[in-house]
Amino acid sequence: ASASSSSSPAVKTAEAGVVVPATMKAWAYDDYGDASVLRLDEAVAVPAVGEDQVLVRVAAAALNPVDSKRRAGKFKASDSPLPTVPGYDVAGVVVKIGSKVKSLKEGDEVYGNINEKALEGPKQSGSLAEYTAVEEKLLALKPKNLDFAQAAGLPLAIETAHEGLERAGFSAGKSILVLGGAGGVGSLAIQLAKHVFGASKVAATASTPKLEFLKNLGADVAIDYTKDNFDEQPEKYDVVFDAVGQGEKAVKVVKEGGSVVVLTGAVTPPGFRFVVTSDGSVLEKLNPYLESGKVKPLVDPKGPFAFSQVVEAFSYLETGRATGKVVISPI
Ligand SMILES: NC(=O)C1=CN([C@@H]2O[C@H](COP(=O)(O)OP(=O)(O)OC[C@H]3O[C@@H](n4cnc5c(N)ncnc54)[C@H](OP(=O)(O)O)[C@@H]3O)[C@@H](O)[C@H]2O)C=CC1
Ligand SMILES: CC[C@H]1OC(C)=C(O)C1=O
Repeated sequence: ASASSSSSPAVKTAEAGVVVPATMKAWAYDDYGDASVLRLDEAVAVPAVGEDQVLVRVAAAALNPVDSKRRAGKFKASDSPLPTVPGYDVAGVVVKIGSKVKSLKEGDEVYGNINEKALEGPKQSGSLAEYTAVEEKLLALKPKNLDFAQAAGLPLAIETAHEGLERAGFSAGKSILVLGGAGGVGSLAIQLAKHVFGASKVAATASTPKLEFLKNLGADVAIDYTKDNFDEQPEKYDVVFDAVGQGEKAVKVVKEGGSVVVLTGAVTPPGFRFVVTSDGSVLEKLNPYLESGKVKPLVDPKGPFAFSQVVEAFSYLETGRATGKVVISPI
């Protein structure tokens, strides 16, 4: 994808590189609420670039449940001011760099999760826009074998999967049960556990139509939660990774001394919950697995959704049935 599109007035001039416009197209909301509060604004101010930030011409963005929860006002106490341009995940091209940027340069193709702490002051101007400003440390160079849509679907979900496995002390030879294996985070947790951390056994839950999908990701056992209750089976696991909100049941199937990592919902000891931290160095560490194809991005086949279809894309994500990631591309 080029650094500019027909909709973007950014133009390349010989002496000045890419000329960045003062305003851009972006999705925004002025009040908290459901997807109906979203509006496509034709003239939002292009965000200023801090000294440690780069300006990215957005080629693709991905949706996360945290976008919906934030828009519903669940985190308003620690949110940035309204109006909000939502979006955490971005893939695109660097068009401007701050004075203290060390390694990125204009023209670099990058991807990342633009909010270092997902719930603490997420950026007012997010990635569902033609441009977004991001700290260099939150970005990595996009794997060359992935297109922008595939790359945009990775950052927050793969950083969550990786951080959850690390915090759970997961390591080679251990067994894991992933609750919610077909979702954005779960589908990457299965792959990282199996192909990066060296799991001895990966089990995962999903509904009937998605069991083969789990196996193709690397799951040794696919549990159909519409027919079997994972917490009524004798098997115990070193780690249970809950991406559904079943922490109270999860603790029933963890081995003595094992870990239960919970992404959402109530936490029952020994379970623990964390909130993902964005970190470009994690993406850089995982890039070789993405470039080799050992770990694959999963874009929900209902997408990618056009930039004009963001409301429809959120409505689909909010059904709780997405397989892999809901991606918006091109932007
Ligand atoms: N704490 C943190 O830092 C983070 C928390 N989260 C939270 O984790 C949760 C998952 O996020 P994400 O993966 O992006 O969500 P998704 O919207 O991608 O999850 C959708 C998937 O969930 C599966 N699913 C729904 N219900 C069940 C169930 N009862 N058992 C098994 N699978 C089920 C669906 O499969 P099927 O159609 O087969 O039911 C579907 O494929 C969300 O609540 C999110 O807010 C996410 C990232 C970071
Ligand atoms: C309380 C966890 C919260 O943080 C993120 C990023 C989500 O998706 C959540 O539900």
